[in-house]
Amino acid sequence: MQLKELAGILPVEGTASPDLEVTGISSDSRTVKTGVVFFALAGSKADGAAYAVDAAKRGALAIVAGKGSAISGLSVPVFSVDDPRLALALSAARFYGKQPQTMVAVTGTSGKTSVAAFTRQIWEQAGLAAASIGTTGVVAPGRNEYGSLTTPDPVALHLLLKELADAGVTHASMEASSHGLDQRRLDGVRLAAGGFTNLGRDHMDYHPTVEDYHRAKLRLFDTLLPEGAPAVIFADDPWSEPTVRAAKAAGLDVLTVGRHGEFLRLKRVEHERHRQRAEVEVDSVLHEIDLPLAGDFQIANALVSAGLAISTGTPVAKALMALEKLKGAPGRLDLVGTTANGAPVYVDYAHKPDALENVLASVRPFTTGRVIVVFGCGGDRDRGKRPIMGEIATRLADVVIVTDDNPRSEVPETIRAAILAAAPGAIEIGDRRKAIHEAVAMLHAGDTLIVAGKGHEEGQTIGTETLHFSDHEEVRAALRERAA
Ligand SMILES: CC(=O)N[C@H]1[C@@H](OP(=O)(O)OP(=O)(O)OC[C@H]2O[C@@H](n3ccc(=O)[nH]c3=O)[C@H](O)[C@@H]2O)O[C@H](CO)[C@@H](O)[C@@H]1O[C@H](C)C(=O)N[C@@H](C)C(=O)N[C@H](CCC(=O)O)C(=O)O
Ligand SMILES: Nc1ncnc2c1ncn2[C@@H]1O[C@H](COP(=O)(O)OP(=O)(O)OP(=O)(O)O)[C@@H](O)[C@H]1O
Ligand SMILES: N[C@H](CCC[C@H](N)C(=O)O)C(=O)O
Ligand SMILES: [Mg+2]
Repeated sequence: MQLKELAGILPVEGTASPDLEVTGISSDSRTVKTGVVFFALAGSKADGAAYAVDAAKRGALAIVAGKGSAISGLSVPVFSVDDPRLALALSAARFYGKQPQTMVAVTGTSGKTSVAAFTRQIWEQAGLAAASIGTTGVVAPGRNEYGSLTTPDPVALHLLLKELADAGVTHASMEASSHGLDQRRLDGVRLAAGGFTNLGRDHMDYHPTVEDYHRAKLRLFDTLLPEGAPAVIFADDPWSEPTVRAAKAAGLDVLTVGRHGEFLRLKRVEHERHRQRAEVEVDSVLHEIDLPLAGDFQIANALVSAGLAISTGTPVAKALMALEKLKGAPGRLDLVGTTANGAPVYVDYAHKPDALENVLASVRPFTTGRVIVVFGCGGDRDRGKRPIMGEIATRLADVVIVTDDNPRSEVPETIRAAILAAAPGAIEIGDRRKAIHEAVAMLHAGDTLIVAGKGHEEGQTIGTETLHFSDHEEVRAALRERAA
């Protein structure tokens, strides 16, 4: 691509050499090579402008920076723009060019990974070449890769979308995190539809208020989706109403799902331990669905997913039938094993208050004995959620074991103490392995154990080191040990 092809995004008009070949797009000077356009972003830790000289030395073709940034004295052109992150996302989209034809994005505090995975599965069952992109990585035909961010940065994202499109993927679902939306990571994606699950407390270390957090999520509806596009909104959340209002104001085709839903109306649910039967009304026709997943919240996720698939062209009957074969996303109320006396052990990714509340409430009706929970909180993340989660665990579980999650740079004892302050009677076992083993050893017939917080994760970050750690592996080892 030539530099002049970035016209409309960058003020390239009047550039000395508009025909120069752009070989790449980057916001990290360390990856710049000859011909790359470098975007200097003001970040949370560093200011990219400080690396402009470095980028130029490495062969950058041009530098893009925010208006008023103090970059001067470079021999390469410097373009000033109002919003460098937006310019980065649009440039990456134009540079890589191709995207799967039908792309949908889902936002919300909880359920994004599940909805992205379910939507892909519905499409797969409808015979389409489909992919999903999110916290657990990328899943596509012949591809299953672990990822690090929920919403990848725009350069990685558009390279990925091009690869998927080149490989014949026509449908892709992706998670839109509030960081991703706020940082314009999705602005270059051609979205056909958007989904909303719910809103609760999260990322209060990044967003000053919950309203600010909601506003970031609303960018999906009021800025990114084209007018008239379907917005599939879960109707039974306290934040459903303001989300519906914003989507309507943006001229979207609002489709609500859930008990209060008008598009897919949930009429009745019958829960069993590992599955649930739901009656869903669509266009005055009642459909019986046998959902092979545990947890009330999975019905919400399944309905949002079906709504996204239906609104982008999958026939209603096909989409609803596909729900009967859904597989849960890894580490989401994932039944890892059962003790000889029949007590189930689940691994779940609940690492925020609402998720923990939902997951503990979901298993209660099927637990004749005690609900036991093992959990902690990650370091270098929202500190305010720690006592809230301590209170929830104490209220909803019979035995609470407070352990370490990913302490990162924080002192693990301090994190545990903040949870324990609101969890009288809880047992403290810092070593996560030991905590899991002791919890499994405690299980009597009728009990249920939930190991929460890390879900699919395969490492534990202590300080700057990430050591291999898997809740799944530890649960299996503890179950074997108990059986021996
Ligand atoms: C707080 C945050 O979101 N940070 C993201 C942000 O980084 P930043 O812009 O703040 O980076 P910075 O370190 O301050 O550096 C500023 C700029 O200088 C550049 N730089 C820096 C050093 C150098 O030598 N040369 C250079 O050019 C950097 O590349 C960057 O462009 O933009 C980067 C590129 O898109 C992201 O990789 C990075 O995510 C970090 C790794 C992160 O941990 N993010 C988490 C919090 C996150 O985004 N999570 C969400 C939600 C998770 C969920 O709940 O589901 C997600 O979508 O994953
Ligand atoms: N619709 C929902 N409502 C409430 N809680 C949910 C819902 N869906 C999932 N959860 C809970 O949240 C956890 C994370 O689910 P999931 O990974 O699908 O959400 P997410 O939005 O992608 O989360 P993250 O932002 O952490 O990636 C689950 O393990 C479960 O405990
Ligand atoms: N995407 C989230 C995941 C948190 C998972 C939890 N295990 C923790 O480490 O806090 C984050 O990075 O904040
Ligand atoms: Mg996720």
